[in-house]
Amino acid sequence: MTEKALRLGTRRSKLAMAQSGQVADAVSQVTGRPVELVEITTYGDVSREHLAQIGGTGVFVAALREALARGEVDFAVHSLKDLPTAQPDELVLAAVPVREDPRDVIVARDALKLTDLPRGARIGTGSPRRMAQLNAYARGHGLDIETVPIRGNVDTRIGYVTKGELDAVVLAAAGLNRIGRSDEVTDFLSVDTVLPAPGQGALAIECAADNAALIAALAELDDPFTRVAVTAERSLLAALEAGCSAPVGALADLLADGQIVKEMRLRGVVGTTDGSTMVQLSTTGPVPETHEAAMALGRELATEMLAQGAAGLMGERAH
Ligand SMILES: NCc1[nH]cc(CCC(=O)O)c1CC(=O)O
Repeated sequence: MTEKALRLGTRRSKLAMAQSGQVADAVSQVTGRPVELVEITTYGDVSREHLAQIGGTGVFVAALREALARGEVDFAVHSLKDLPTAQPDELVLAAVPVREDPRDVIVARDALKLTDLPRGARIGTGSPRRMAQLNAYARGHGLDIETVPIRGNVDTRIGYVTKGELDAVVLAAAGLNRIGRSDEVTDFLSVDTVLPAPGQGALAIECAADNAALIAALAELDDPFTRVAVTAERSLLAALEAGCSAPVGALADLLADGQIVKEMRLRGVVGTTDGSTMVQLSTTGPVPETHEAAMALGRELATEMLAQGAAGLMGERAH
């Protein structure tokens, strides 16, 4: 007798289908059950408005969560950076698998790197976080670039470059990796240049809080360090009271001495989209051993950033 398939709710985009397919295989392995993909269209997929204008937070996620809450699917896969920081009581993040490359990258014409771009080069990104940090970097390094607001899926965004409408676009390395297009990257941006979005490169597997059997099975796919790192990053974001379209970057990483993990560093940045004013801070300490300790680390860094004026830099929209 074959066991009943688990239903995985997913967005339809190429990226969502790729990452859901990868998670489906992993879940099938740990549960011994087949996994069936259930495609759900979200507001973020159909709206032509700029993401920052329609409010940002959660547009990609709401429809998936509704399908979960109604019991139409057993679990859902999200890009963690698209997930609002508020966790509904009836749902849990059952697993946060090992994070992929968290960096942002550039896909530019003629294999150009960021620092090779000619004067007046136009770089497309719909993300105030990327705009702010690229413009700040340009100011500090004598680069003359213009950030141009765009949105759309990966194909659309790379299309601006291949059609010659823009010199470069900014994308997440993880997304390109997952759809097998990392060979189109022309420059991997150091996280010292552009700090990624909180949770970037990580996935979240979410299911109903009362589904104890599935929660226990999915726990096998959880990576405790990725979990603690993204918890701290998202706590910082929440404490800054900023959504996923706010100009906030955050990254927690491990500082190791050889093989021995010593400490965790949490970095955060917020700035105006023109890059003229930035608040960038970091804190380093023992790797948090509990969810609450990871949350506290994010809150503490946020408090310091707010004391340096972070709140005043976040009111803006993409343009
Ligand atoms: N905002 C869209 C989005 N959400 C997740 C990813 C892929 C990377 C990831 O999983 O963090 C992307 C594309 C991008 O930013 O280039």
